[in-house]
Amino acid sequence: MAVDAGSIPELDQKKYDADEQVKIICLGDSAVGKSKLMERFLMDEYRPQQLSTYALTLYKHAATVGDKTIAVDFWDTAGQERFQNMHPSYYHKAHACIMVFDVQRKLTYKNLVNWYKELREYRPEIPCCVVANKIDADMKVTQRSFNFGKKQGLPFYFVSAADGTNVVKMFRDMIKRAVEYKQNPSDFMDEVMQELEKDNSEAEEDGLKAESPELV
Ligand SMILES: Nc1nc2c(ncn2[C@@H]2O[C@H](COP(=O)(O)OP(=O)(O)OP(=O)(O)O)[C@@H](O)[C@H]2O)c(=O)[nH]1
Ligand SMILES: [Mg+2]
Repeated sequence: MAVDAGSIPELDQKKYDADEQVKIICLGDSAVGKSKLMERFLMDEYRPQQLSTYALTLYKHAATVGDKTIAVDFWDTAGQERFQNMHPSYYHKAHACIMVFDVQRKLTYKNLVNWYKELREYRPEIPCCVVANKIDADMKVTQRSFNFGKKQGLPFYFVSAADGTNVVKMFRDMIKRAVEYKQNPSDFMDEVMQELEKDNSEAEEDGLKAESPELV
């Protein structure tokens, strides 16, 4: 379900029942199909009209990974015709990133390098993948190799939001990787945050005040 970024309280309730909550962001130029991919995954629907995302849309989704319920926040923002910096809050606390290009527009592939560079400035370690969208328009592209991301070991998916090819697989893989990352962050700041959260809840259990400022 799509909601405005200013959250609606009852939708947030889900996260309290969930075992884990993760945030997944989507990057890529305008019109590569970021929003259509999310619609395909979340609602199994695809309406071909072109409506560029305005500002930010937040999609809430409950996923099952193993025997756990995971509350997933998908963040979808407007890509731009030309690369422009994204607001830092978009990256803040993200656990995984889906980078999309359009197989019919070479420039959207070339621009991945800019998106990736910015992502790594904010989130050096989160799982990320490269997604080649719109393969329904030209199946032959699936025989070509797209090397961006290989060096960094990023998984690559050929997908189509229009006919659904590989969409569920890609999203499910990324949800799983986001959860794994959250449980074992390799990012130093994330580890610090997690330790602090743990200390706070242990202190609360011990009847200590959570806001106790001492860090031993
Ligand atoms: N043939 C084909 N067209 C697609 C596919 N996915 C998206 N499109 C079309 O591409 C256009 C842009 O799709 P969006 O999902 O709105 O693109 P976006 O990346 O969210 O764009 P911004 O919100 O502007 O950043 C729409 O007209 C879609 O119908 C696909 O898999 N195949
Ligand atoms: Mg969009």
